[in-house]
Amino acid sequence: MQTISSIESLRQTIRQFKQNGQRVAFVPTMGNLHQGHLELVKRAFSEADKVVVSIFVNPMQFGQNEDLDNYPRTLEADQQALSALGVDLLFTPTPQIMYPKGLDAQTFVEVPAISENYCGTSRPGHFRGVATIVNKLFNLVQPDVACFGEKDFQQLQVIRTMVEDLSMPIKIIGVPTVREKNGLAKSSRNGYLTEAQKEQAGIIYHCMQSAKTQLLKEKTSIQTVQQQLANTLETAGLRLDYIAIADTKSLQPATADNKSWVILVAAYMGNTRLIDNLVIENPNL
Ligand SMILES: Nc1ncnc2c1ncn2[C@@H]1O[C@H](COP(=O)(O)OP(=O)(O)OP(=O)(O)O)[C@@H](O)[C@H]1O
Ligand SMILES: CC(C)(CO)[C@@H](O)C(=O)[O-]
Ligand code: BAL
Repeated sequence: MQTISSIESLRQTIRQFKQNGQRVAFVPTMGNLHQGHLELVKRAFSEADKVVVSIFVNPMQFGQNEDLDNYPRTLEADQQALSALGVDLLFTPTPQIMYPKGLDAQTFVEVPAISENYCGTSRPGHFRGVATIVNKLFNLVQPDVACFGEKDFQQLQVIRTMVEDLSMPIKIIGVPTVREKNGLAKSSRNGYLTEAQKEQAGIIYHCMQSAKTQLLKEKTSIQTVQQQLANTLETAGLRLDYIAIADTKSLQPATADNKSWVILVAAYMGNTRLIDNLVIENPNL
């Protein structure tokens, strides 16, 4: 596996792939790789001839009081894991390479409506940072296909919307969330949790499943289910950021005529902010 940091070398290698008529699949990440990331890579291989992964802890998507400096950086282990899977090219730019003029002088991409609520409200500017860096990476890698995790559900919809609105010739694939045995969604930030907190945090998934059962079998109203979910999580020691049940496409509040809904949860376990979601097909449509 080739590891490249410069834009010039990246472009050169991508040109070679394209000249050979090879399809390129791309998996953007922030590193500290776990099984969730590796599933994205495996899916990428099923879609293309060459797989490119990027590792870049993108300063533009972090708020001022967030964990940019402490974000786990484990390049050597990441390289080993990607190389073992047969990844063709790993792109590891520095902030200076991606933002030579600094963040303030940078043109940005905004995907307003879908970015508005949930993580967009709690993390102002976050999705602008995500859309801008993913746009830049897409311009550099020119993938035919790109894989993103469903764990970051709103992010996935932001990217889908950007690709559609800006007519980018890229197929976006959402990959199901990989979980720990107790249901906790795998995430690099789980490394901030103690073993006891990890055990406790499994409740998020189990509560979302109960909420799904209530909605489908017991026909409890969306509002009541949402309230009960909030109460249970708070009783279990989580501090809620938001809980919502929304239309999967628009992310607007769920209504009876949506084809499918998504339960969206963001909650703090100690100082660690966890997000998760569960999609529910509307049985009446
Ligand atoms: N458990 C998971 N299952 C499937 N995909 C995942 C999982 N966790 C992360 N991903 C996906 O991997 C890609 C890179 O995510 P990122 O590097 O931010 O990892 P992360 O574990 O989500 O980290 P963080 O804790 O910072 O949110 C994203 O598309 C993300 O949705
Ligand atoms: C898509 C992404 C790599 C952009 O920095 C990041 O938001 C992530 O890892 O989910
Ligand atoms: N996985 C989403 C990246 C972030 O939280 O900044």
